[in-house]
Amino acid sequence: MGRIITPVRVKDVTIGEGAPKIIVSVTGRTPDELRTQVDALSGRPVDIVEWRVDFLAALDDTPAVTDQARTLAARLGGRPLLATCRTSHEGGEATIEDDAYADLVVALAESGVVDLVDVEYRRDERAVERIVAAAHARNVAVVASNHDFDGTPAKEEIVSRLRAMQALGADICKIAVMPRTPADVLTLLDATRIMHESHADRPLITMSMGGLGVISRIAGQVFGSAATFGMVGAASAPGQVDASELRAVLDVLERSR
Ligand SMILES: O=C1C[C@@](O)(C(=O)O)C[C@@H](O)[C@@H]1O
Repeated sequence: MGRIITPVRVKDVTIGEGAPKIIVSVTGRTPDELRTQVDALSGRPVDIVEWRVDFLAALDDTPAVTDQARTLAARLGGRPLLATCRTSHEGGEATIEDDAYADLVVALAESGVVDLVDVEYRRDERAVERIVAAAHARNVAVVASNHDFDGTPAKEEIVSRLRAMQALGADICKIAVMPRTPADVLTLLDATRIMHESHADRPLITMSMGGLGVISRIAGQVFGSAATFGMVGAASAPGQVDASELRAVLDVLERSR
């Protein structure tokens, strides 16, 4: 059950239709590390590659960042590229003012080689609006995001954050929260179900992080999550499962639906 979802198509991948998509992050701090990580994805079940731009040493050199995006995109063998600058407010490496954050994400959206950009919807409202407008002007999909590494908010709060992302014009709404108890994992899953069944008209990506939350990464599609973050080598968040193992479990669940 669920409302009509407008799927998001990036290159050959349609998010929000069919089996959940696997996103794997690359987190290299140098061009060499990034190249090694991207090459390790070859032949692995990875639908979309997330570049965690915040791990890069020199974030203030925008042309160098967009050059790196170009180099990466060329090595992905046609897979879509999601560019994410995760700030320290949400568990990332980047300590960056909201204006500089918007400048960087807009430059990535306008680079012509990025298919999706992540936007932390709680950054300054004008910065967020600027990113959404620039991305959409270039046909780049916007993944609005929110992270809670300290705990799991109430169900109503999770739904309200996802609805706020939708209202901002995101194409995909994503939330990652940290469980302390099994009940917290159920809270995230039920919030996903409620959002999917009653409010969402676009794809959601939700996860409960850490070891307790792994069930949400492999079974999220049952409740309305359209994609899941897996890993090849290094994880970019606690609880990520190896992409090949993830694909096998996702396929079992998908076949039985
Ligand atoms: O937003 C997310 C989800 C994530 O935090 C996870 O829990 O898998 C991993 C991040 O790299 C990504 O940007």
